[in-house]
Amino acid sequence: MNEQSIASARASVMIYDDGTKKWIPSGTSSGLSKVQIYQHTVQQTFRVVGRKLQNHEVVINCAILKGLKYNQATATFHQWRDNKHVYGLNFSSKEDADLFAKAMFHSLEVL
Ligand SMILES: CC(=O)N[C@@H](Cc1ccccc1Cl)C(=O)N1CCC[C@]12C=C[C@@H]1CC[C@@H](C(=O)N3CC[C@@H]4C=C[C@H]5[C@H](C)C[C@@H](C(=O)O)N5C(=O)[C@H]43)N1C2=O
Repeated sequence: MNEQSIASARASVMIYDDGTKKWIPSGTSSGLSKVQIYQHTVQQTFRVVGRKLQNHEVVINCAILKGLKYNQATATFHQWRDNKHVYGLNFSSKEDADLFAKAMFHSLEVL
């Protein structure tokens, strides 16, 4: 396993629906997920992986690409875009949000 987790936080993973202009839960139901940032030790790449606490469904698996703009919209709601989606993480606590953001900004520094 050449990927190591550099952050783990509790958040509900949301996707923005451009059509309805609403945030909808990613995956088959709403609820908290364990959201981790994995660092690939050899390739020096990073990705966000989130699994539902309840059934381990993978609800996010997206690369952190150089230049990603990570927006801390509120103390517990952070968001970013890729060419397909807008992702939102609704953290269960400010501590989780801060921990995750710290690791995200670290990843963006080393990329
Ligand atoms: C240039 C650009 O892309 N800019 C993006 C943001 C961005 C900036 C820089 C880099 C990347 C990105 Cl991604 C943007 O502005 N985007 C991305 C799509 C949507 C949005 C556009 C308009 C609305 C207006 C309001 C706000 C919104 O959505 N907010 C505010 C906080 C608030 C917190 C929680 C969630 C809650 C889970 C449910 C719901 C609730 O509170 O009911 N809700 C919200 O309402 C949440 N918007 C956005 O974020």
